[in-house]
Amino acid sequence: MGPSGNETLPGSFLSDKTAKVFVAGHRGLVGSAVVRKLQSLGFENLVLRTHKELDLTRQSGVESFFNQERPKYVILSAAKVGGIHANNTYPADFISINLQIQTNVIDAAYGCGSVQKLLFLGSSCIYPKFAPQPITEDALLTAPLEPTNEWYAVAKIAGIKMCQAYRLQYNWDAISAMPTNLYGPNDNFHPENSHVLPALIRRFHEAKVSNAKEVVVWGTGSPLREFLHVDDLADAVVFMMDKYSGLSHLNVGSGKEVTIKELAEHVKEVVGFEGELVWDKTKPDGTPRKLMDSSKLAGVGWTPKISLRDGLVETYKWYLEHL
Ligand SMILES: NC(=O)C1=CN([C@@H]2O[C@H](COP(=O)(O)OP(=O)(O)OC[C@H]3O[C@@H](n4cnc5c(N)ncnc54)[C@H](OP(=O)(O)O)[C@@H]3O)[C@@H](O)[C@H]2O)C=CC1
Ligand SMILES: C[C@H]1O[C@H](OP(=O)(O)OP(=O)(O)OC[C@H]2O[C@@H](n3cnc4c(=O)[nH]c(N)nc43)[C@H](O)[C@@H]2O)[C@@H](O)[C@@H](O)C1=O
Repeated sequence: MGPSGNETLPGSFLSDKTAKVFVAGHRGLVGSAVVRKLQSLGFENLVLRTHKELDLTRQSGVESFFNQERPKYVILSAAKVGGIHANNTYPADFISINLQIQTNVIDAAYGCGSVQKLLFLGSSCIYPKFAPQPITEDALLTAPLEPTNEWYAVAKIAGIKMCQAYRLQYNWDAISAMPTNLYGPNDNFHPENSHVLPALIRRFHEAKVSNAKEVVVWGTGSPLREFLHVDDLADAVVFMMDKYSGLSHLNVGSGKEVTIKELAEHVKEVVGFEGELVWDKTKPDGTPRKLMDSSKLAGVGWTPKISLRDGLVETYKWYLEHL
């Protein structure tokens, strides 16, 4: 079967280490982990551009870049990303910037004629707010989305559909990975706009240093989240580039979930803060639960390795070294 089929292919990416690979968004959480992984495997021809060097929302610049560089592989990890507050506060940015980046990159990558395979990164927020758990890939577009991130989710769903459409119409090998909530080195530690795990590392650390008596955590603490270390995700991305070539997007999760209260207790302990937690219930909880079923990817042969405990310890260490 060719690229329009729903099947796996024998590896070819991993035996093509001199090929040109464009990692879009290489300074972000995911992009930097993918670059580390590729470099550790001996890939020697990575094409990288900062946001300043190449604004991916500008169509003509993106087309010129692809026509000039002519990469063979593309990993699309550039996006407008943020936590629940950022998603809820800047809906226009989240839908517009993401639609522009992914449309420009996918279209120019196909159009330049050199790209053999592209991987698009979506997110578990594409699924309905009350999807049956654990969430399988076919839950997509079966019910309404979570309102705090529906604008971002709609853009990500369009990205999945665009990869599928190019596969169906042009027989072009575009695949999509849907990671769960990620964390690790090079995360965004902004006090309001980041995701919960880096936000709490920073807040507990600052509270410890200032001898504060309490730390405020958002919401009720009851939502469940599944966390995956970004190095595991980078491993899955490379695995999919090598082994997966199907129409369906694939979930990438750890299979383990914790409540936000449990997460806050873990972070508190790892950081060494000894005060109290205070819950700000005026802040949204978001989706009550979003545990993904990643058995499709497991069936192709990939499993995660890093526990939340080890990942938290390592990420706090990284934070201290890069304050
Ligand atoms: N973080 C998470 O928990 C999860 C992330 N994902 C997905 O993984 C992907 C990467 O996310 P993550 O690494 O966390 O995000 P980051 O914000 O850490 O990194 C995004 C990268 O994209 C770049 N970028 C943004 N806008 C533009 C632009 N207009 N032109 C060029 N570059 C741009 C950023 O550069 P600059 O900073 O200079 O703007 C940055 O390097 C996204 O598709 C996201 O949806 C999926 C699930 C969970
Ligand atoms: C990856 C995913 O990330 C986003 O969805 P989310 O999972 O809801 O992301 P979050 O990490 O911001 O919050 C998780 C939970 O944690 C609680 N929470 C407590 N205290 C803080 C806190 O201090 N900061 C944040 N951000 N959340 C906090 C918060 O109230 C919520 O209940 C999407 O918008 C979208 O971007 C997406 O795809």
